[in-house]
Amino acid sequence: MIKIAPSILSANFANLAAEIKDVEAGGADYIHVDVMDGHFVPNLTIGPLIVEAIRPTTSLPLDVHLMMENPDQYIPTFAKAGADIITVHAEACPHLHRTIQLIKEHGVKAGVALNPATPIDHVKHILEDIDLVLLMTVNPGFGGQKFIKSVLPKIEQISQLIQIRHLSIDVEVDGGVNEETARLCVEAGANVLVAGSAIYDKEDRGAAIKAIRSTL
Ligand SMILES: O=C(CO)[C@@H](O)[C@H](O)COP(=O)(O)O
Ligand SMILES: [Fe+2]
Repeated sequence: MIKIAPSILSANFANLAAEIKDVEAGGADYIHVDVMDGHFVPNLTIGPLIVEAIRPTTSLPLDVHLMMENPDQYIPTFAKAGADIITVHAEACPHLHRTIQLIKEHGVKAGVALNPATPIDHVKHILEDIDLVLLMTVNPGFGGQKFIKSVLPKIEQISQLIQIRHLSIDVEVDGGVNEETARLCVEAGANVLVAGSAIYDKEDRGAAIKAIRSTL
């Protein structure tokens, strides 16, 4: 089963509750929430107060993608705010194993994200401890960027490793995923597709989700 996770980064922030309900009715599986700190990435977006505010608007899991330095400082707050999955960047975590344990201590699923230029070696030794690997298919920081095709072999590598070790870990891809690129990701082994502009820039979000699914 392929899951689709619309990223609310491309939603209308003045109308978030309705924007979330719209994709939930349209067949979304997760709500992807992009947290950016202006340091790890050159953009500032959502904090825990917004996560707390949107929590009651949907029954879908909140998939919180932390693009921030020192995430340990905020993991308890995001967990209390209602995150179901918290994903941290390997590049921002000098003590990645400790950070993962911290996420799990709060009863939240733990994910690790890798930038396009970061090799899968950075997660190889902690695969047994996590629930999700997120492979960035753009450089993090903004919605609406072009899919970086050279990440596809990394999706294949991590999916093979997960299979060989008989693990059940989600392989999520994020950035530039649309009707043209979704299939390439799934063929390489991804099973969770984040899509921001490909869904929220369309008037009919349900049709946009269906259009992506129809290509798979
Ligand atoms: O994490 C990020 C960007 O850093 C994403 O989740 C974007 O929000 C995806 O947007 P599109 O590339 O699908 O427009
Ligand atoms: Fe994201």
